[in-house]
Amino acid sequence: MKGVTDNLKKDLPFEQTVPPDKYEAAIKASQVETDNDKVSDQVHRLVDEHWQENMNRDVYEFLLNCVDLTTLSTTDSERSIAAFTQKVNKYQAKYPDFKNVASICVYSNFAEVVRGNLEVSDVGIAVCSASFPSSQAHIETKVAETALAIQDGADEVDVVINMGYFLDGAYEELCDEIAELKATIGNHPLKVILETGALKSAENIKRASILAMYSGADFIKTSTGKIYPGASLEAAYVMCQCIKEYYQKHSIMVGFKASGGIRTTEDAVKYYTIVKEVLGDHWLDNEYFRIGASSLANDLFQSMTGTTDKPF
Ligand SMILES: O=C[C@H](O)COP(=O)(O)O
Repeated sequence: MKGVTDNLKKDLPFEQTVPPDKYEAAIKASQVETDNDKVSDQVHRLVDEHWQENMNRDVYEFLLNCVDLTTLSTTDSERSIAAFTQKVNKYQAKYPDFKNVASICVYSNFAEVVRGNLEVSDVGIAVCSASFPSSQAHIETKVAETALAIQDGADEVDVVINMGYFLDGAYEELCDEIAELKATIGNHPLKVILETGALKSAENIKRASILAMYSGADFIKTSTGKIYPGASLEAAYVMCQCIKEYYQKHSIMVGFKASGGIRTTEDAVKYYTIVKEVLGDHWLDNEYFRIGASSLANDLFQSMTGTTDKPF
C-alpha cells in the first residue's frame, strides 16, 4: 500500500540518488536535541522562567476548552457513557458563557452512545481506537474498528503506534499502519499516541514523533494513561520541538496532545507553557493543542471560578 513513503520522499536531498534507509535519513536530518540531560535542563529553565506568568484565569479557561474529557474504563457501559455525556450537556446549560471541553473521549464502541446523547454542537466525539491501548491486533481489525467508529459518529480518532514494530526497527510497517488508519478516516483528525513512557528516551520520542508526522498524524499525543508512565514535560518538549521542525520544513501544523496522569491545574499550565514557548501562539487553539484527561476538568473549573463545584 501507499503509505508514508510519498511524504518522506518530498524535500529529502537523497531522493535524487539511491535512497539509503529513508526513515533513518528523515530522522538523521532532524536537529532536535536528544541528550536526555540537556532536554531536562531546558525544560526546567523554561518552566521556571514562564510557568508562573501563565497561572491565571484566562489560561485556565483556555485549558478547559482544550480538554478531551476522557473515560476509558473496563466498567464503562452504555448507561455510564450516557451519564458522562449528560455532564457536558448540563455544563453548557448551566454555564452558557463558558466554553465547554473540546471533546468527549471514549472507547470506539461508545461513539454511537455519545452521538445519541450529546446536545452540544461545539464538543467533538473522540474515540480511542485500533486496539487501544496495546495496539496489538491485525491491521484489518484496527481498520474495521476505526471505520465503524466513524460510521457511528466519531469526529476524531486516537490510536497508539505499533510499539512492536518500533522496537524491531520495522519503521516502514509502523508508518504504513498509521497511513492506513489515516486513509480510513479521511479528513477526521488522527491523534497518534507515542506511549512516551514506554519509549523512555528523548531519542526514541524524537524518532516516533517524526515517523508519526510523516505518516499523516494530525496530532501527536504522549500517552494512553494505561500501564506505562504517562505524560512528562520532557516528552512534551521533545515532541513540540519535532512539531516545530516539521512545520519549518513542510509548513504543516501538527497538533500536540498531552495525556496520561495530568490531574491538576498546575501541571496543565506547565504543558501550556511548553507549547507556548516552543511552538508559539498559533498552537494556542484547541485545533492544535489538547489535554487528554479523565480527572483534570473539575480542577481547572475550580481554579477558573474559585468555587468547589464539580460539573464534570
Ligand atoms: O487519552 C487520555 C488518557 O487515557 C487519559 O489518561 P488519565 O486517565 O491518566 O487522565
